[in-house]
Amino acid sequence: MTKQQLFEQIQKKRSFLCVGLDSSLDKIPEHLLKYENPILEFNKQIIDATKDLCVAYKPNTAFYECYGKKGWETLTETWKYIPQDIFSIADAKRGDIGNTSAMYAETFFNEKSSEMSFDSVTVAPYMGSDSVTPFLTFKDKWVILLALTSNAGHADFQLLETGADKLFERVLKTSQEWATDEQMMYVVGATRGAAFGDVRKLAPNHFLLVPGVGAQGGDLKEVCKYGLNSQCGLLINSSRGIIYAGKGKDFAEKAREEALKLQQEMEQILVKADLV
Ligand SMILES: O=C(O)c1cc(=O)[nH]c(=O)n1[C@@H]1O[C@H](COP(=O)(O)O)[C@@H](O)[C@H]1O
Repeated sequence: MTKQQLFEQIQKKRSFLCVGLDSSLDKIPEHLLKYENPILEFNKQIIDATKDLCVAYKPNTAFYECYGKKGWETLTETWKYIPQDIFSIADAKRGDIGNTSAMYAETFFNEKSSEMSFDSVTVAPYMGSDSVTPFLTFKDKWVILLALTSNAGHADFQLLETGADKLFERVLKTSQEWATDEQMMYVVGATRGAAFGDVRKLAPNHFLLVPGVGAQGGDLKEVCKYGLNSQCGLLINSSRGIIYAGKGKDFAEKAREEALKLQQEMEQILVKADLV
């Protein structure tokens, strides 16, 4: 999917919501356990209930890989179930020496070999250019590079002074030599609200994937105050806050209610910013 196509979806749906499919057997409603593949059934019902309210889905691969062969099959079938016009994110946080990254890119982007072709994959920048560039050889596919993450541990490395700037700022600057804003997005945690101004100074036109709204307590309004750009430029992710909003048979309706609340907030923000 291109940047323009993503923006068009945002305008059409009046939403920049990404629903995180961090689905695990110990958290999904009990009545689903009778299905042959309970997590797939859960994901399908969540997707059916939210697909008109969001523009992206983000399965975090850890929640699938932990179930071995069956988990990988669930990830593949979940990708197949995500409607084509919704941006799909393999949240795999990969990155390795070049030839290994090339195989990771095949895994998530080459449908012929892996039966999956996500629009994007999350990548850690720590190993540098050759660990990231193999993901950029696929047309209309995206790298979502970790910049300033939502977790407490972000301060251990990302805020270190490198001389002229902090490490996450160096990531934002240097990685722009590898790809344009048509192929690269950045992860900036919603819990880092105050830093969005600094991020936008360095990456004014990039889309930012923003996790941390909902269960981690990030503030949507604060993020949008500094994070919004002329093509919206934000994908706001909520995983647990949406998918586990209900614990019973009405879990999909409850998920929809939570997604709707966020979508309505986003609509107001888009209208106010004159983007729809
Ligand atoms: O790359 C990510 O998606 C990510 C980066 C980050 O800085 N913080 C973060 O929480 N995430 C992911 O975003 C999701 C957040 O889930 P909830 O806290 O349940 O909404 C999880 O899949 C995390 O792995």
